[in-house]
Amino acid sequence: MYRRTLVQSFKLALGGILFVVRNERNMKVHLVFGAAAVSLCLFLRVAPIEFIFIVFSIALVLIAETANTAFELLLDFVHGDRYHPDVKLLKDIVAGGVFIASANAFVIGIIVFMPRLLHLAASVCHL
Ligand SMILES: Nc1ncnc2c1ncn2[C@@H]1O[C@H](COP(=O)(O)OP(=O)(O)OP(=O)(O)O)[C@@H](O)[C@H]1O
Repeated sequence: MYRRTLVQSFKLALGGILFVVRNERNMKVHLVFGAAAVSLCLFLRVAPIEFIFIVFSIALVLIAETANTAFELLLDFVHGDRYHPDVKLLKDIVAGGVFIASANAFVIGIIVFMPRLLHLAASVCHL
C-alpha cells in the first residue's frame, strides 16, 4: 500500500470508468441517452431544478451500471464462467438495480420533456 495523491486517485477512478465504457455495451447506450437528455435540456431551456433532476437521474444510472459491471466481474473472477444458480440470482439482482435507475430516469424524462415537446409540436402544427 502507498499513499496516493488526490490526482492519482482521480486518474485511477477515471481508468475504471473508461474500462466500463469500453467494455460494456449498456454503458455506451446509457451515455448516448444521457447526452441526448442533456442536449434536450439545453434545447428546451428547462428550469434549473428540472436540469438538476435530469443530471441526478443520469448519474444514478451510470453509477448503477458501474457497480453492476464491477459485481459481474467479481463474480466471474471468484466463480469462473461455470453456470451456477446463485451467480445467476446475484447478477440478476444487480441488473435489477440498473433497471430501477433506468426506469426512474425514464419517468423523470417523461415528466420534464413531455409537456414541452407536446407544446412545441402544437405550436409547429399551428404555424
Ligand atoms: N456464471 C453464471 N451462472 C448463471 N447465470 C449466469 C452466469 N453468468 C451470467 N449469468 C446470467 O446471464 C446474465 C447476464 O450476465 P453477464 O455476466 O453476461 O452480463 P452482461 O452480458 O454484461 O449483461 P448485463 O450487464 O446487461 O446484466 C445474468 O444476469 C445472469 O442471469
